[in-house]
Amino acid sequence: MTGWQDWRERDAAAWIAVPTDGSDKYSRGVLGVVTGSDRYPGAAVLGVEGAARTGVGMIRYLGADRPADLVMRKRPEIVTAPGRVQGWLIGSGMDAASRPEDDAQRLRSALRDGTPLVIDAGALDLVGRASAPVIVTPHFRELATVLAAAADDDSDAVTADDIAADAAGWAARAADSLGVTVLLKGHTTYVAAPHGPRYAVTAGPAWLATAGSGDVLGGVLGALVATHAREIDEDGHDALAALGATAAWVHGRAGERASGGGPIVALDIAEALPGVVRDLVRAAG
Ligand SMILES: NC(=O)C1=CN([C@@H]2O[C@H](COP(=O)(O)OP(=O)(O)OC[C@H]3O[C@@H](n4cnc5c(N)ncnc54)[C@H](OP(=O)(O)O)[C@@H]3O)[C@@H](O)[C@H]2O)[C@@H](O)CC1
Ligand SMILES: Nc1ncnc2c1ncn2[C@@H]1O[C@H](COP(=O)(O)OP(=O)(O)O)[C@@H](O)[C@H]1O
Repeated sequence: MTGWQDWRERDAAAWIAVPTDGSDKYSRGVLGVVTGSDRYPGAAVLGVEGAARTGVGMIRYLGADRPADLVMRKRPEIVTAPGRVQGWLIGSGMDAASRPEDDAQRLRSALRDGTPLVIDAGALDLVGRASAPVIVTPHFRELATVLAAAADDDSDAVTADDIAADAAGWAARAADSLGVTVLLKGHTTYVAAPHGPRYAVTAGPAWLATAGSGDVLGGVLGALVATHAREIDEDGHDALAALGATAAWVHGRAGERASGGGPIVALDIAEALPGVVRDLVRAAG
């Protein structure tokens, strides 16, 4: 496998935004979140928790009522009033095949906002509709679905098994053909910018293969994107790829820290995030 750089602690340490004496919640960065549904309300809680524990000035949760209630019960710090944001996380815990009109409207607003987006799970069908740079976070089946939708005809279709057999290659091909940065999840997570950098991240134990783990990763990445608006503005997909690799590294290490060799649930990963970020800040200092 050539052209792939292993993403390590020192690389990740350069992509943590540390607040200064002059910071306030807005200057640190605000993340807008449209995730969760009646069917999967927990994904909204997990993504918000991942973002909050990674560090961000504020989170505006702007999804449906049921997930919003659960998000607020878990974390009263979250704001449900609309307003300006520096990045979006959309799609975790949503289902493109059964999207209520209210959700379609919420997603359209985010896509037209002009700020960078993390697009996950049930919003991946909207990948071509964004007015700002996008990073997508599919697993193998989700990437197969996205590529099938973009293919000219059925003979071009790629299956999840094809992707599993050559995850690095498909991450790179998808980034180049879709024009978005692709973070393809797995034991090794591959992050590819369109015709740009390629990073491989192997940072966490297989215990991370648990329901909701990817929803937490979406939150980690959302927080990193919202706190690096200037870098994304200047370097576009190069910055998004570095942020994606950092998110996968931080998520993997949080899984390792939470696990200690035993089983974990997704919220354990979120709860281990501040310690991982603290160690990275120390490593950078
Ligand atoms: N707490 C929450 O709110 C959580 C919410 N989540 C949210 O859920 C949404 C859907 O995401 P996903 O990745 O689970 O769905 P998807 O890509 O459609 O895959 C379905 C495929 O799996 C297969 N399959 C199913 N059961 C199987 C079995 N027992 N053994 C083997 N295979 C089995 C099934 O195969 P089939 O049964 O059809 O043969 C089909 O191919 C997404 O929005 C995500 O964010 C999750 O993050 C979890 C926590
Ligand atoms: N075998 C594994 N080893 C390490 N990490 C894994 C493994 N399998 C999955 N993961 C990680 O766990 C997360 C699973 O995400 P995802 O498939 O979206 O699950 P969910 O939809 O339940 O949240 C990803 O971050 C992925 O990289």
